[in-house]
Amino acid sequence: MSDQGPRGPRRDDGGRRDDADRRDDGGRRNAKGRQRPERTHGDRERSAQRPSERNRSSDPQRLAAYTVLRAVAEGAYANLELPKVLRDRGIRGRDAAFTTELVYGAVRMHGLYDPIISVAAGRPLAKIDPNVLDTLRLGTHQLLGMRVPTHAAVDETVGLARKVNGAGAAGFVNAVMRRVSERDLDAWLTEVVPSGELTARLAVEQSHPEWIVKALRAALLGHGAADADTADAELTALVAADNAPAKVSLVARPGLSTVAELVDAGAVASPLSPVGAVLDGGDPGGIPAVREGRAAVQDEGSQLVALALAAVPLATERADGADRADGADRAHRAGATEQWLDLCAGPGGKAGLLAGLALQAGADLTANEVSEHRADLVRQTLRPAIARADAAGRSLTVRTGDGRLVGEEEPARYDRVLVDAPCTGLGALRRRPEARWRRTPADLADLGKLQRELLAAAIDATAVGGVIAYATCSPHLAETTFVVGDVTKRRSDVELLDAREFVRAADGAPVVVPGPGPTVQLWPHVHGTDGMFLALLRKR
Ligand SMILES: C[S@@+](CC[C@H](N)C(=O)[O-])C[C@H]1O[C@@H](n2cnc3c(N)ncnc32)[C@H](O)[C@@H]1O
Repeated sequence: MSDQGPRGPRRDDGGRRDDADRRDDGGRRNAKGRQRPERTHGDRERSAQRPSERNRSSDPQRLAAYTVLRAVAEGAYANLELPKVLRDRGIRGRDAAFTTELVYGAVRMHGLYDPIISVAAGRPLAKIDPNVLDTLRLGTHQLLGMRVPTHAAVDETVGLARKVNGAGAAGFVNAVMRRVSERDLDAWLTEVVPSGELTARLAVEQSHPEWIVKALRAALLGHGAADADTADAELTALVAADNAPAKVSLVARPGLSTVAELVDAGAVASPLSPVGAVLDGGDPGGIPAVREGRAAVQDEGSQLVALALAAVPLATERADGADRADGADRAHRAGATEQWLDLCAGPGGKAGLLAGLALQAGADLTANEVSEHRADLVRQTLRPAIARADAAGRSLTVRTGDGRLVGEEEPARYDRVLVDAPCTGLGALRRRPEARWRRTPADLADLGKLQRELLAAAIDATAVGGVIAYATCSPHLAETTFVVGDVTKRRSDVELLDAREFVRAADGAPVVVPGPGPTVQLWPHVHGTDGMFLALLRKR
């Protein structure tokens, strides 16, 4: 079951429902004026009842989806709330996939569905009760974004409204759903998408706040992934990719699992990451290595970031002033165990991979996280690796602390430092359906200050010859190149490395990244990964 939005890649039926799906229109003509087919016996039986009486109950999946939508409206995260509700109500398998599609589609696409609902209701959105609006969003997604037959979408939505919004609201929902069902998606797009600037059009058609569409356009240009001629096409593809479901990528944590084990369990080896595999459907929790924490669900872009940090040779300044980068001979701490630091580790995805890589390299890893709760999640993630490190006499520690203090408290202590900075997450919108509606441009100012402080502290905590990786799951220029540029221009003890050299695919070849470097920006529409940014810096 797909949870992609209406303008994602076409479905096998060309994204349109067939006439059989439209048979409950009372014999009226459709939006294009064509006569609808004969009604069936079942349709006539339904028509004998008053619409709001037809379905008094609601199926568990739609009710669960509505419950999650209301929780999201109260501030919950869909990706955390949905699994809880599914588990509590025993919804599994195809039913769980259907519920997921309902929730993700309705949350993600309401920037398009709301204007449609408003036209169909003949009133401004502000005049529709938010609870009823959520019911209508679910129904509209079934009509315009899924292949749910029209009569089922309408009847079940009315049934849901009767149960959760009351009998009066059910009549209103019935009327609005019928109006929505009178046109197909293309006709509705013609009605509600404004003419004019592409960014304004995409904002409605692809359901993004316009400031985000504009920021993504600037990011494509700023990272060299588009020029004036290609920007429109790249931007259109990028925002469409935000509405497509992310595939389930797995990581085989080094020393604990292997890609071969994941392939044996039904996944396909990732062409992009040497420790990655991709699951085509199914529940990753059913794979023993995942259940046991030896493997995990992790975007391949995140894997590439951790792998790149581990791959850079450390450098030794020679007496003649020239750098030597062979990784084997570090005069500043000859013979000492390499010290690695994950400065912002919660909930532990990259730390899980770094821990395996550190063990392989004979290094110690410290995972730092400011939030106590998230530090606990890191501990859970690292449990199998900690047992392995103990057995190998290596140190693998998780601690709670403000990363901004690490430069003062532990100057020049570490050889490799990851700053996976808190960010807007604009590169991972496909995974967090509500994120686009919660973020505001004001977040950038607060995050920008924190990002600069964390990067500066990381540089201070790094030994000469050591490496710092600065990463975000956002391509926004204010969180990526501007941060790195601002911090590096103020100091002479750090230089930018060409990160493209160290971002290598499963076959060992550099991943093709659009743009001139030296930083790397991955893109959902180009690489199929989250929009991860990576800068690698060397301490001098
Ligand atoms: C992008 S997330 C890190 C994701 C993580 N590396 C992973 O792969 O699972 C950023 C993290 O930074 C943490 N954070 C925020 N401010 C911090 C600070 N001052 N010091 C350390 N961590 C901080 C957040 O709590 C959050 O867990």
